[in-house]
Amino acid sequence: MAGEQQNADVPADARERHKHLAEQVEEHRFRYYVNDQPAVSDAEFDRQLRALTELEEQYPPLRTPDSPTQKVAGQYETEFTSVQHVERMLSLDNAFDDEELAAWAERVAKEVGAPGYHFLCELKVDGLAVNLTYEHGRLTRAATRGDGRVGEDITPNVRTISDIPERLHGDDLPALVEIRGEVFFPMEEFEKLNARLVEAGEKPFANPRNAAAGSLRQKDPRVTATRPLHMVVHGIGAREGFTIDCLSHAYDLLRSWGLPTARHNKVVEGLDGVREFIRYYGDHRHSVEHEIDGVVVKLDEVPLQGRLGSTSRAPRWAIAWKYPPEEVNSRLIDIRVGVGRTGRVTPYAQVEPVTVAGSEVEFATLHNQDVVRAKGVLIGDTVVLRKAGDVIPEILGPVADLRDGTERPFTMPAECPECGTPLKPMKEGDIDLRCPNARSCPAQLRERIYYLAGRKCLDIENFGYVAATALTQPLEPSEPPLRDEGDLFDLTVDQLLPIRSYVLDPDSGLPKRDPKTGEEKIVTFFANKQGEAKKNTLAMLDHIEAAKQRPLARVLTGLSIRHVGPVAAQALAREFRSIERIEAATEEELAQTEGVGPTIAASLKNWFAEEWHREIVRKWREAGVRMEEESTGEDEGPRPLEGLTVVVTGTLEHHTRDNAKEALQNQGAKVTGSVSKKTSFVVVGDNPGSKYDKAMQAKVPVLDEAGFAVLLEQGADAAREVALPLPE
Ligand SMILES: NC(=O)c1ccc[n+]([C@@H]2O[C@H](COP(=O)([O-])OP(=O)(O)OC[C@H]3O[C@@H](n4cnc5c(N)ncnc54)[C@H](O)[C@@H]3O)[C@@H](O)[C@H]2O)c1
Ligand SMILES: [Zn+2]
Repeated sequence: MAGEQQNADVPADARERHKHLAEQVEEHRFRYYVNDQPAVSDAEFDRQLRALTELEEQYPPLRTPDSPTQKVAGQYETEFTSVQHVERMLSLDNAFDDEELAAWAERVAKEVGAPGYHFLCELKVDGLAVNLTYEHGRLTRAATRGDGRVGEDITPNVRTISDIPERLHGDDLPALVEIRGEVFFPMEEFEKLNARLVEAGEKPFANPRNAAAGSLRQKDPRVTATRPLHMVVHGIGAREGFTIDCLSHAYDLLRSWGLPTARHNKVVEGLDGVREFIRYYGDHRHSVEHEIDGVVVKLDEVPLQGRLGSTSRAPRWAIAWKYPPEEVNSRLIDIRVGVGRTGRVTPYAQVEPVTVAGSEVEFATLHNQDVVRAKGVLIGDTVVLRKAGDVIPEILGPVADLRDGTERPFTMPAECPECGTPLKPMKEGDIDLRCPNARSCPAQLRERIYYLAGRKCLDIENFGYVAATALTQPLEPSEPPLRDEGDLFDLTVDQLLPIRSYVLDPDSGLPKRDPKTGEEKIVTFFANKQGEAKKNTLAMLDHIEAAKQRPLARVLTGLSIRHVGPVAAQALAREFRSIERIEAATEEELAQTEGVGPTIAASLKNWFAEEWHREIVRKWREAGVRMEEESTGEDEGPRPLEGLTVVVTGTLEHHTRDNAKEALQNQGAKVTGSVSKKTSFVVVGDNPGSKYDKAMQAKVPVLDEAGFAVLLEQGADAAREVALPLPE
């Protein structure tokens, strides 16, 4: 009766909403855990679950034991045999902001009562939870989490994962131990898997997590064996025959048995240490070998964990801090092709605009027609879109289960979308197609001019994408002021004033529209309403004038010669000291230059063979553009790193690889790609890879980023002092 009484207090529309949300959440879970094909992103799922929780907070009678908020995932009928875990496998409560984290820490402090406890910070691995049962050191069973009590028996599949030992090594192995961890699928292998699946006419996976789950939950373990699955251990369940004081110590023990424990865990004393860990991995999220979606903070002392206990779905002694999601689902409206600076024609995806990682995304790169095919996406698909950090958004894969038959494959056009010239590969066997109309394809010219004015080249202020568009393909006048880059330095105010042009979106090359009227925006970019030059226009002309004095390497980079980026241009400028001498050099001479090589040498020769290219150089020279490196060999200033050979590897925080190289070369150091006995220093960033190990073997001094700064500022002797210690 009491229940009915309470139920009556819940308004009908809240009950209705609760029912609807609960059904949705259950359906999403089914798709996620059973089909490995979630229909919505994790962020959207979490939002629905949270809405449900909030509704239940408002109307507690709705929080019945069978509500999705009270359960771990769910138990479903599947093709696998059910197995019971000895100790329950729980989920985790989440903290989405600092307030929630602090509230959790406060509860812990209150329950524990005394100081002297520690927080164990771990990365939250984005994969699939598994439970491994070892009896007397032998793997006897492996299971999925299921509803936390009963999971699916996937023993034969798990036996195919090479990270997971069949037998533990060591003396004193316990009679029984349940090892909990996450199986994951490496991001860099993901594209290859989908390509293989598409090739075989099978459904591709939407993202690496689904690929991990789908690969592990195969009826035929031989299929699982072909998938590059890995595991990270992050917990212990039931155990017999040994006790543990701290979870962090237990991990050391598990590692000594041969289990793949995490490499990034850290024990800290207070909440500030936790915050630091969260901040650090927020910035270095992609330098870890697996995807992470957050940080798990645990009370390290096991007896104290017991004192805090668990709810029906999660331990009270742990909390998951979630990073902002990097994946969202959207609809792939179309696949278009864009034409780049060098004529390369690349397909890109147009999706329904969505917000991800803090910005609105409407376009994602697809590289080339083979990538489109390999990803297995069809126009009209619901797709998983990923935007990681500053990286260009990309499509991971389709949610193939949501197809209704109206989707259609992409075909690469045969002609340039901007000038109609038939596309062709640059050379036999190339995958990338190009528009061969380099000189007058409006798209190529626009992109080249934009690049030329940009940061890497002449760095001309007040000269952005709109200016590049207006100067190369105006609506009026019919003759554009720039037919190629040759006339850039001869532009006059009078030429600019009458120009009317579209405002193109740099990502897509499509005209931007007025949000109110929906019409394509047309601007007189250079003139004000009175038809006089805007202040910015005059400033732009001044900056163009000033740009004539840019160093040779920048001028050279701005010519958009294939393969001649800022680094090659530096090397060429240093070696030849003038455009004239570069043009006059033989292919062999060019190829012998440090940092140039045969590909670049051939490309330079091809470039100078074009009459209209030489014409650009001639016009620029006439306009007074600096075409020589002013200093000569004698007085080029100090080259304090002369004679050193340096290798740069891994990701540096404050330098791109290119500008680290440039900084070293400017001081006379030689920068090479591989470590040998002759290497003077190896500079390592995050994720250095094998070069780091090689450096250690060859006993070459290794510098971290701080050491690198010392090398640049104080020279080799000071840098040797701060090199990282070598192993004995
Ligand atoms: N997109 C969908 O339709 C859909 C449906 C269901 C669930 N999901 C997503 O799946 C997740 C499911 O939630 P959940 O209940 O598994 O909770 P959860 O993923 O938020 O947290 C619990 C899990 O985290 C894992 N984990 C990873 N690293 C860990 C570590 N270092 N220590 C301890 N545990 C670690 C464990 O497997 C544990 O079971 C959520 O991210 C949710 O968004 C998505
Ligand atoms: Zn073209």
